[in-house]
Amino acid sequence: NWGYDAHNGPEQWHKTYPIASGNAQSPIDIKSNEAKTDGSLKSLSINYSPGSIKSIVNIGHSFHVVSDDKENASVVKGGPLQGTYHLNQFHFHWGPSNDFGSEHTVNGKGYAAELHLVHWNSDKYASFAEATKNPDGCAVLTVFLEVGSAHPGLQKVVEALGHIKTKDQQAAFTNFDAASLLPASLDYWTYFGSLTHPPLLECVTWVIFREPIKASADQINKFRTLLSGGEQQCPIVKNNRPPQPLNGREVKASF
Ligand SMILES: NS(=O)(=O)c1ccc(-n2ccn(-c3ccc(F)cc3F)c2=O)cc1
Ligand SMILES: [Zn+2]
Repeated sequence: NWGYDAHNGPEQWHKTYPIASGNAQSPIDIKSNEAKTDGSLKSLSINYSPGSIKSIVNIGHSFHVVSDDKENASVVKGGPLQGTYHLNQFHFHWGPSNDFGSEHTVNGKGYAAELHLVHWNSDKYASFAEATKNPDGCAVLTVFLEVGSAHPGLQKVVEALGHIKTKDQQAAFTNFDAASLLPASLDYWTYFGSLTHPPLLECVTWVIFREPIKASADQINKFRTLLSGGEQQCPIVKNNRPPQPLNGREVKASF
């Protein structure tokens, strides 16, 4: 099965998922001076309801905080998006050390980790699965994490990791305000791309906030205490795909 090691990592994925060599793959390196400021980009409207956050699960190469988008939904609209996108889950990407663990980079600079808030267009599509088959199906809001003072909101997520040490373990995780993980400024870059690991579908409008949030080294180190396998029990030391070719895609800036 695919992973992030030399034998099953990003360089091998194209053998099983040919779209890995597609022309709209993610992540990318954002060259800020080539991003075009687009005055027509609306501001983002993010409405997260703590009541929609339900559980946290170890998925083997990462962990997901799962949102149940039935009743009091957590939604994003505006910005580059047409329609309302519901929060499906959020997760992080990290590396073996805190000096580089993000997926997207900015002018070649990597961050310690990267938060992905994954949404799908439930106005147009009946399920997340169906949404992933369409270019306007998904939207991922992305926040960079840099090492600094501990993040109070993140601390609740970090403490929950103790209950999901091994693959497929899940625990209740409720009443969490995902908005607490957003930076003060909502200035963002946006471009069209893909899921950053298999099935790598090209269905994502990426929204990447320019301002990182700060987390302590300890908090980020706790990500690496998660174990990836049933029997082999090795820690999840990295789960970040390197930047992919832009292939002429335009990156727009809201600022
Ligand atoms: N890192 S990321 O770009 O935010 C990202 C990467 C991969 C996924 N992902 C993995 C499996 N799926 C998935 C799950 C159910 C389904 F029906 C279709 C999918 F693509 C998915 O959306 C979701 C998000
Ligand atoms: Zn991700």
